[in-house]
Amino acid sequence: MAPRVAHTRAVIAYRLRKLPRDLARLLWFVLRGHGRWIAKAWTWATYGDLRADARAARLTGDAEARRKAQELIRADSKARWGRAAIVLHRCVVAASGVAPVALMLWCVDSWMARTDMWPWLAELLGLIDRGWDVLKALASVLLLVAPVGWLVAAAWEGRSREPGTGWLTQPDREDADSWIDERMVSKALAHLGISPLNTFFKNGGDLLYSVPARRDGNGTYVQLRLPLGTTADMVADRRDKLAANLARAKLETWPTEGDEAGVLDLWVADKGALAGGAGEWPLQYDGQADVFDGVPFGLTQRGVVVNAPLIEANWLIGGRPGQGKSAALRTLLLGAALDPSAELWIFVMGESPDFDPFQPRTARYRMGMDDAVAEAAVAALEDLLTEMERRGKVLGEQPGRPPKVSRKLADKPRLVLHPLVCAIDECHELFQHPKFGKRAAEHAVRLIKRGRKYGIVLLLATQSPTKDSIPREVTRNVSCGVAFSVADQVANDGLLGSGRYRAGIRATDLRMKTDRGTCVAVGVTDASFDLIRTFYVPFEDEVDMVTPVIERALSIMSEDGRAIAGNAHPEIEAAPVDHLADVATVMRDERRVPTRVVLARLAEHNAAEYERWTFSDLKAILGESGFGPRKSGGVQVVRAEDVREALTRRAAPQEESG
Ligand SMILES: Nc1ncnc2c1ncn2[C@@H]1O[C@H](COP(=O)(O)OP(=O)(O)OP(=O)(O)O)[C@@H](O)[C@H]1O
Repeated sequence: MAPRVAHTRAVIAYRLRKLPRDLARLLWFVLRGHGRWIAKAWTWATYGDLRADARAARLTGDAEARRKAQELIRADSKARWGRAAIVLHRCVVAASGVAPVALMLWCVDSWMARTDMWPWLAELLGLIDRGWDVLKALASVLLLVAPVGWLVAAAWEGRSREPGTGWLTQPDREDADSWIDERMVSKALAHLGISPLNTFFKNGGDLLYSVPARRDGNGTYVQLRLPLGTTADMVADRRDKLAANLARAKLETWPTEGDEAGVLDLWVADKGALAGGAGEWPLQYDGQADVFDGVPFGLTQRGVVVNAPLIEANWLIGGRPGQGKSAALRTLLLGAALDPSAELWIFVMGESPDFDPFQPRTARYRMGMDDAVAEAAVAALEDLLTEMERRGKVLGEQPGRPPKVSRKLADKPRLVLHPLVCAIDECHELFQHPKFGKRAAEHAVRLIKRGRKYGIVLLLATQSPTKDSIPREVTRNVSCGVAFSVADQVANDGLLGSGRYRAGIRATDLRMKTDRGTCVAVGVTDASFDLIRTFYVPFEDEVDMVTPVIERALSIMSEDGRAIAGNAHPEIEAAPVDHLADVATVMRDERRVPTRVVLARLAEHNAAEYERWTFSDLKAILGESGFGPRKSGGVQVVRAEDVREALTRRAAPQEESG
C-alpha cells in the first residue's frame, strides 16, 4: 500500500508543479480551437475544398476535373440555398399555425380571470405556465453550462494533433532514459522525412500497433503496420534519423522487416545497455560442454546467453580485420574442445598464432601461408567427405535407420560417430588458391550441404566475404552467418544471406573498434537476427587464457578415457565403390542405354559417389575396363554386352589364380 500512496503523492506533486504550464497550454488550445472553427466555417461557406480541387485541376491542366469541380460548387450552392429555403418555409408555416393560437390564448389570459374561464382552458394555461417555468430554469442552467461546454469543445478542437503528443506529459521517472512507448515511436516515425508517412500523419492518421511497446530483454520491442506507400526497408534506410529521434545510438535502434514488407519490427535497446563487453566466458575456469547442446558464445541484445549450436550447423564468420572473428572462432572451438567426444581439426590459412594453444587438443592442426597448408586443408575436406559417406553407411546399418547422429550414437565408440569439428580461419585464402581453391570450394559445398546430419561441422572465418572469395553455394547453405563490422552491403549479405541488408539486418552499422567483439548473427537462435556481444577469452600480448582451458580439456579427455590420436584417425573404411558393377546394375537388363541415362541412374544409385560425374568420368571408367561408349542412333550409348564382357574379363584371372 505504502508504495502506491507514495506514487500517488509523487504524481499529484508533479501535476501541481506543472499546473501553470498545463493551464497556459489549455488556453492556447482554446484559442487555436476557435481559429480552427473559423477556418472550417470559412471553408464551408466558401466551398473551400471544391475550390481547391478546381484550382488543382487548373494547375494540372485537367479541364474535365476543373469543370466537374465547378459544377459541383454550383450544384452544392443551389442545394444549400434550397435547403435553407425549405427550412424557412417550414418555420413560416409552423409560425403561421402556432402564432394565432398563442396570440389568442395570451389575449384571453390577459382580459379574463382564470376563475371565469372554462375549467379546461384554465388548466391548459396553467400547464403552459409550468412548462414556461421549466424552460426558464433550464435556460438559466444552460447559460452556466454552455460556456464551459463551449470552452471544452474549443480546447478539444484546438488540441495538438502531432503524433506522440499527449495532454499529460510523462512524469520524471527513474527509467525515463530507457522509456519508449508507442507515442514516442509514432513521433519518431513522423519526423523521418518519408513522404507517405508525412502525409499519413498530416491527415491525422494513427499507426496500428500489432505488438504494443513491451519490455524485451535490455530494451523495448514494438511491431506496427506501416501506412500505405511505406515499407520497413524505407524506415531501415533512415536508421540514423530514427535513432536520433528516439534519443538512442544507431546501434541501439533496430528497425527490421516483420512478416511482411509493410510490417515494422522495432527493437530499441535501453540507453547504454549494449556498451561494455559480454563479460567472462562462462566456461573459463570450470565446467565442460556438450556440443549437442551448444556452447556459450555471447550475449544477445536481450541480454540472454547464446548457446551456439555446433551440431547440425555450419558457420561462416566474417568482418573487417581486427574486429573479433578469430576470437569468436576460438570461443566456439574452446567450447568444442571442452566436449571430450569432439574431434577438432584446425587450419589457419595465414601466419597467425591465434590457434596455437589448441594444437595438443587437435587431431589435425596446420597453420601458414604456404601451399602445403592449403593442400592439407583440401585433403582434410576430402577425408571429411569420405568420412561422411562412411557415417551414412553406419547410420543406415543401425536399427531403425536413424536419420542423423545423436548424442547416444556419438557416445558408442564402436561406431566412431563422434562430433567432428573442422575450422578454417581466413578461408578465402583457401578458396582463392590457384591450385587447390576449386577443389576446396566443391568439397566445402558438399560438406555443408550434406555433412550436418553426420555430426560433421564446418566453421569458416574470413575477412573477405565476397562472391569471388567465398563460393556462393557456401554463403547460401551455411546455417549460421556471423558478421562483425563490415564495409558494405555486399559483405553484409555475403555473410548473413542475400536480402538481409534490405530487411534492415545490417552489420554495416557496427563501428570499427568501438563495436569490436559485437556481431550481427542469423541462424544462431530462432530470432530473425541477433546482435551478439561475443565472449572473449583473452589471447594477446602477455595474456593467454586459452591454454589453461585447453589443459583442462585434455584432462577431461584423459578422465574420460579418450585419446586424441584415437580420434584423429577414425576408421575411414568405406568399402571401395565398384564402378563397373554399378554400371552393370544400372543397365537394368537393357541392351543399350544412352550415357546420359546411365549417368542419371548412377547418381540415383549412389548420389555421394556419382552426383558430380560427367560424360568424361564415365568414359574414363569404362576405358579402364577396356571398352567405351558407342554411337547408336546418333547418341552415345553403353552396350550391355560390353559391360558383361568386361566383367567376365575381370573375373577370369581371379578364377584362374583361385
Ligand atoms: N569479444 C571481444 N571482446 C573484447 N575484445 C575483443 C573481442 N573480440 C576481439 N577483441 C579484441 O579485438 C582484437 C582482434 O581480435 P581478432 O584477432 O579476433 O580479430 P580478427 O577479426 O580475427 O582480426 P584479423 O582479421 O586481423 O585476424 C583482439 O586482440 C581483442 O583485443
